[in-house]
Amino acid sequence: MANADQIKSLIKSHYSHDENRFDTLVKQLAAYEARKGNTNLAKDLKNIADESRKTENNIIQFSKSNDLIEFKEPKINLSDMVLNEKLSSKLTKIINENKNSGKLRKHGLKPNQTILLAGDPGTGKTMTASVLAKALNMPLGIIYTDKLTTKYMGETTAKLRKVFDTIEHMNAVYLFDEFDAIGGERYRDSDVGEIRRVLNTFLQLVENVHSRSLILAATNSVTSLDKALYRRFDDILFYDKPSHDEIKQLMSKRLNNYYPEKNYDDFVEMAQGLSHSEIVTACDNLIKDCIINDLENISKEMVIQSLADRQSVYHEVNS
Ligand SMILES: Nc1ncnc2c1ncn2[C@@H]1O[C@H](COP(=O)(O)OP(=O)(O)OP(=O)(O)O)[C@@H](O)[C@H]1O
Repeated sequence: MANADQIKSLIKSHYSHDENRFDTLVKQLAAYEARKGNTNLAKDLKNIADESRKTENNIIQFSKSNDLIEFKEPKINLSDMVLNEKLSSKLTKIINENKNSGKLRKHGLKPNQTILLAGDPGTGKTMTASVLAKALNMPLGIIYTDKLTTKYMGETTAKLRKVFDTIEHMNAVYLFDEFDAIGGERYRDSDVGEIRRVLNTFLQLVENVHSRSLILAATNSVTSLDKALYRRFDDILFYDKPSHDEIKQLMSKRLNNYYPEKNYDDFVEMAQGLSHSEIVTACDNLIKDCIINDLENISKEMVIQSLADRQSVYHEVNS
């Protein structure tokens, strides 16, 4: 049978939620029992581990979306994003910390798991959630925060508790989209009444999560958030519209071989003020034109026209 040290290590890895370590220990135990001639026990241990891994993979593949959380399979890599140096290194750090959560927990530390994502629409907040989920091999669960809120007393907090129950029991990266719906300061004293209680419930629940799940909250305006929120998150990531250099990177990544001239300097001014999403849309529109009209490639004039179109849409929407 397993010796005292093996049992203690297993228990420790269970309580520190270090599933990789737990998995390794079970395998070591099976090998140990096999060496001692307990082949049946060794086989049983191996089967249990294999079955559990299968179940975990199934959970990832088939995590059932419900009316509160929409589960998605994350498909985006960090290298797919165009990010400034600061954001890129912060994301790398979050990924590394969470990959090494077991190591950190052994030293009484925990990885940064609650992150506020703040910035203009279309600058990569949802994409970030997907990147983190993929890098950490977890499903992505999106919570549309405005859908949580109802006018009935107690109903929103009850829904929130349900969401956090899932967060606790199923490891995933959870994104509270449009977080202002419960975190916004403007609701503080308003008739929406319950919102304050909802926010307090959120703050309590978020502090009591012990799973490996990451909790992200996205907002378009960090200044509209209740100040109590800032210190409750482990980190805040700020998303800006793309810089000159990022505009060029975005366009070159997207247009790639469709634009053989490959010089994007002349477009920087024209794309200024547009979000990443709008620039990507301008590029995608060009590629679609190219495909539909059987064009060999995209001309400079076409790029200028497409960016001008996006600028006029942007001004229409924001005027
Ligand atoms: N940093 C980025 N790098 C590359 N592409 C980006 C980036 N940000 C946004 N995009 C493009 O824009 C699309 C929309 O981005 P995303 O949904 O992540 O924005 P968001 O910040 O979550 O917006 P919203 O606040 O409106 O929800 C992405 O699918 C991608 O095509």
